[in-house]
Amino acid sequence: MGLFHCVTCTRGMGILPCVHANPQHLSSVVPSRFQFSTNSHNAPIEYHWIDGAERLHLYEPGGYHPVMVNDLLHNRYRIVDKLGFGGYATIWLAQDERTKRYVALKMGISGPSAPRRETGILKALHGSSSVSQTGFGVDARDALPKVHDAFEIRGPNGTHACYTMTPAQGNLREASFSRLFPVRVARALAAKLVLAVAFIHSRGYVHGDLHLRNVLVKLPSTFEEMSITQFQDKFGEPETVPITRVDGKPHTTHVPTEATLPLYLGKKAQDFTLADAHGLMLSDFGEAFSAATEQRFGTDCKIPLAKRAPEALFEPDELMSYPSDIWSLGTAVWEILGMKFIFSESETRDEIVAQLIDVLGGAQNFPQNWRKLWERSYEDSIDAADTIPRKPTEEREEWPSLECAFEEFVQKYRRKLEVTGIFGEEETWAILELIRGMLKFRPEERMTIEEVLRSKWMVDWALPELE
Ligand SMILES: Nc1ncnc2c1ncn2[C@@H]1O[C@H](COP(=O)(O)OP(=O)(O)OP(=O)(O)O)[C@@H](O)[C@H]1O
Repeated sequence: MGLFHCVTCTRGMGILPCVHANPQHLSSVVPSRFQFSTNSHNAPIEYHWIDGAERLHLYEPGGYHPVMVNDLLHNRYRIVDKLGFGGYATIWLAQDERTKRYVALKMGISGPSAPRRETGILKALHGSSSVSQTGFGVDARDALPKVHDAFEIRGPNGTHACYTMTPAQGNLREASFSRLFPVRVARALAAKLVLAVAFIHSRGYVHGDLHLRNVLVKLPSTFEEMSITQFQDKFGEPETVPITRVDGKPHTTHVPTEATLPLYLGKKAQDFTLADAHGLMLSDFGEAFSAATEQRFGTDCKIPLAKRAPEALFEPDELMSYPSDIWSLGTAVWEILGMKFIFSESETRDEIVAQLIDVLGGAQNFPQNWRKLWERSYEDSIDAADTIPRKPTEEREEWPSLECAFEEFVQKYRRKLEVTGIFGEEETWAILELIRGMLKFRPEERMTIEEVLRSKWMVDWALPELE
């Protein structure tokens, strides 16, 4: 029996992600202005669905650039395979024909897309003065992607901002699919992620999109030594699927003839080592902003709902700042420890708010004005489908408390899979204390990143794993 005897759990939580051949970030990937590609008569073009590929209707003016394996971009980068995609970009593994080194090439949708902003922010962060201000003897800048080259590509869908960076193994969410990181690795990953965020905050930036799909792990240096043939012997040929139109008509130039499915270069969570954790890299600065000079409102927040700070839901017209990162970081740390979501991704807004209240003991802590908004009647909310959901707290099943969830959904699985190890009693209390501090409903009551760094769990368990 573990630390906590759960008598109140009425249902499971921490639903596993849906199974895709190549699971990608699907919940927030589609900018709302995209529906379908259009032909010359402006009728939508539909394509047959390809599991694991990006949304093909985004191959239209204003959207993705059509890229295929073997293409040579910018007279320099030979496309080897695909690494991933989001709503704003496709990411490719390419070989730099000048240096013979591998790079990850991020190519934005056309127009004012994320890569253009990202390169500016990343350069500012890397350019800032010599030592990390986070202390702990770690230069946290190495946990941020370094921009090697930035350029534009013009194509049938417009002009696309691109940049190259070091390729990584893939994101932590993919690594974790139904697996667990060994205890020491989980501590080190959490510590390195906190240090990366501390560095960004110390330089005046909010990341704005913290979740495990944006947390990558560097590849070992031996990767660089492989030729493309050796690479394909080890990881296989690129997996491509012909793209076909539902109406059977031929392709336009806006869309590639084949979709390339993303390749996961990484290992399974249980095979991660402390060296992997040292190589953690926080990526995707497309939503990042300077807290002092830029305004970002709750309504602008694009982070998946289950990771989104509650003020963005309940006070969408208020400015977001560092505390919203702390909330998302709290959910990410939880996920690293147990590889389960603390708040389930597959639920409605309504149900997610119910979870926040139950898991965090909202009866006392949930702000009264938010509760009023949340519990308003169905009639009141029907015209405001996209604002705060309706639903009274009574007459619903309750989600388990934080302590109970940790026992049921983190420790229990760790005990089952003995190889990964479990967290001891004292450490568990320290973890829960930290998570509670990071997940305070009110942003002004939430821990700052300095307080997170000084918390008992960070000082006694997590940071020492990085030494
Ligand atoms: N340097 C890299 N090395 C390996 N894979 C990468 C790299 N950068 C990104 N990826 C992969 O591509 C995916 C999408 O990248 P990214 O989040 O930067 O795209 P995006 O369009 O900005 O996403 P979003 O829709 O979340 O804004 C990541 O989750 C990761 O799996």
